[in-house]
Amino acid sequence: MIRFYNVTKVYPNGAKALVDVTFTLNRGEFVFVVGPSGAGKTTLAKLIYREELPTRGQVIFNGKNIARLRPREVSLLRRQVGMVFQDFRLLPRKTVFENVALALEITGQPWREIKKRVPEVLSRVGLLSKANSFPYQLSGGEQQRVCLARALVNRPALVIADEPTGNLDAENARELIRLLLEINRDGTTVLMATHALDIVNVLQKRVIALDEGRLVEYAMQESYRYGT
Ligand SMILES: Nc1ncnc2c1ncn2[C@@H]1O[C@H](COP(=O)(O)OP(=O)(O)OP(=O)(O)O)[C@@H](O)[C@H]1O
Repeated sequence: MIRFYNVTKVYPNGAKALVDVTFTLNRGEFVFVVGPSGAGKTTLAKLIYREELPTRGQVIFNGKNIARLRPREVSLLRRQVGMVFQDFRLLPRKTVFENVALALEITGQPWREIKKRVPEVLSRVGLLSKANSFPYQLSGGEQQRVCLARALVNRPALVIADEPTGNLDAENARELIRLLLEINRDGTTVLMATHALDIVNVLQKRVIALDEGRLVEYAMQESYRYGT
């Protein structure tokens, strides 16, 4: 589904975020991206979403070099990718329903489809009863589940979760991971960047480990620790 070929990303200020990174992410996989702060995890996510372009090398999504996509194809790519962020990024003056609905409005879905799909996806993350609440009325765990609902409502082929449990307590983190695993079992590919090595070690999924922008490991590990 996604291939990185010798991808290097240097930001305009000279910061080398990724150096010669090559890997393949297959459809249906659940893969962790780990590495210390500044290792390049967020940059990797941004390159897939085409928020940034590689300085060298190629990012291939479903057989296409994403640097060469036309604007219409970029919208199609983004519709296939759902993003979940550490800081939720919900609109504070919109209700839970409206926050999720917006993702469908942007892709031009008709109102009857929005009316059907938003409650479906809210129910999936256990938040149907909060549809008319505003983000400030929700706990951190609930806000993150709204963010997940927003990522899922366009039925993406891939969900990228960038440090999604970073602001959650242990119980809410477990619930979010449970949901991501469920989504993955239903066929959605999941790429999750995280510092939470305890979660990584329990789940025994493939791990892309970055260190100062370099890919240092791409394997399923018994037990993963930084610096080994
Ligand atoms: N927009 C930018 N402009 C310049 N440098 C950047 C930019 N974004 C990231 N960097 C630099 O690129 C490197 C990788 O950053 P990135 O955010 O990808 O790391 P990360 O692994 O996600 O870190 P964290 O775990 O702290 O979120 C860092 O040295 C960072 O300072």
